[in-house]
Amino acid sequence: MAPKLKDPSLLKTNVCYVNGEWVPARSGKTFEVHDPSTGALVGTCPEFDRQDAEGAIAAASAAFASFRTQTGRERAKLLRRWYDLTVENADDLATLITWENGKPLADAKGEVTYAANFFEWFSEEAPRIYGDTIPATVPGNRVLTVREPVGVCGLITPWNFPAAMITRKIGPALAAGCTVVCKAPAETPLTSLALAELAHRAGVPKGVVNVVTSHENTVALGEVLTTHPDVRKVSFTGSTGVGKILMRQASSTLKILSMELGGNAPLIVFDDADVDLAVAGAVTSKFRSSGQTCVCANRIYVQQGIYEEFSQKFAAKVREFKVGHGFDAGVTHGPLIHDRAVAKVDSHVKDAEEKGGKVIVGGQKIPGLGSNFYQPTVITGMTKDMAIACEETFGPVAGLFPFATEQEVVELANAAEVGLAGYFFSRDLQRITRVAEALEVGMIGVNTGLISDPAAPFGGVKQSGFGREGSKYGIEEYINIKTITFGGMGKPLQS
Ligand SMILES: NC(=O)c1ccc[n+]([C@@H]2O[C@H](COP(=O)([O-])OP(=O)(O)OC[C@H]3O[C@@H](n4cnc5c(N)ncnc54)[C@H](O)[C@@H]3O)[C@@H](O)[C@H]2O)c1
Ligand SMILES: O=CCCC(=O)O
Repeated sequence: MAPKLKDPSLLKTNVCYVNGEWVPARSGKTFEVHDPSTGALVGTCPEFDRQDAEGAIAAASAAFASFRTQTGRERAKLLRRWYDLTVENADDLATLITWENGKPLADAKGEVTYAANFFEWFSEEAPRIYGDTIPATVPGNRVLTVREPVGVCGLITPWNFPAAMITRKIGPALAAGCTVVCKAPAETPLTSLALAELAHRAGVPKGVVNVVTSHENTVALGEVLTTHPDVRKVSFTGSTGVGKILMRQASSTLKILSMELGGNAPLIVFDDADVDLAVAGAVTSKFRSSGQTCVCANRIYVQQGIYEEFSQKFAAKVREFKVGHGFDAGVTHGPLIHDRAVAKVDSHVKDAEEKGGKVIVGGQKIPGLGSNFYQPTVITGMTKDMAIACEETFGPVAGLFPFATEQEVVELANAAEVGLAGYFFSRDLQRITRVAEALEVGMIGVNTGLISDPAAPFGGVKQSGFGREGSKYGIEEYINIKTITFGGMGKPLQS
């Protein structure tokens, strides 16, 4: 049975939000969105094409001329109203997230809070975009800077956090005075459209926020957003492979870029760690959203002295999970997003088994629940030649790698081409400092498996991309510094 929304008008099917209006695709074409738990139809959304996308860019361009002149305080009030409406409609937004993404309802509610907090955070940043006065080297000159919005921004986001990945971009963009065209993910567009409806109710001026959807035309829309001369910035969250394509395309008009890309997070447990704390942290980090977050631990390195104890305790916790439909009471872990994700997870498990790994929990699909379900899995005896060692699994598989020394494990951790998050557990302050400084990642959790916080800068190094979201730095991605030099200013006072 289809879930019910308290406010059914938040379910926007067959229309996108452009220039303050709800519009279908010019062609009238639509694509289907399916519940990953049951395969049932959730709704249909417009298949926007190039011309539709250009229309959204034109709307954002026209709106920029006046939106940029609003004061920071006015933009703060808009974001605050959008925040309040997001909180007021949290139950419905969470229902939409669970329906189209599959994550358990409690996790979906947590995501709505996380998502709303980016509106709140950036509403507080909007009135505080200060410039500088700079002592000039040229006599008689006076130099000051103003910080201006970069212009129209193209935003492209993934399905794994249908609300939070969008608000983490739109919040700072609007706070800075930019206007946006957001390309919602084909798997989870309905949450994005519900957020657009709340923007409308909050009084966001027409054209400032545009949300477009596509499935088959996604590559074409990506090309339009990355090459159109009126788009000044592209912010992308998704895989490293797609990030590279978008970066190449965006070079044609030298757009400003933010790239929040894939991870392959190491999680290290040293033998001086509090083992129970490490088990809890590793379980949280590894299995959040069934392993489908970019900061999920992907390689769990455990020092030899505690390997056995850690493995047993970790496996016991994983056996307590209840996998099922996100709306069902007591379910702790939902399905994967689609069959391609299941196939990848299964291939990583098989690869580890073939190379000598031992599956001590799970290791199988769960066809009885549905085609997208996979058992939470724990594998011991992992080695560095296995796929999980070098590739993001993005699923509920914990591979436990034994190691001997600090130097060895830091080298293993840093062997990845990507560097988004890393975690380690230790009680030795000197080791904590050494290892935190040595790991080549953008974010580190020390004695915790959960690092996401709107107040903390989020982003990676190496092939995990560049730029930071959230925090006091997030708004910088949407701002240009303009230098204004006044000449002939150093004249003596007139007598
Ligand atoms: N660093 C971060 O903050 C972060 C956050 C979430 C997910 N991710 C990464 O995202 C990946 C999982 O998401 P995914 O599989 O949906 O990634 P993906 O790169 O396939 O897709 C992400 C988004 O890009 C769109 N897209 C795909 N190809 C495109 C193209 N050629 N032009 C324009 N848009 C295109 C998709 O429709 C989707 O909206 C993982 O690698 C994960 O680590 C990173
Ligand atoms: O999947 C990536 C984002 C996860 C997060 O913000 O915690």
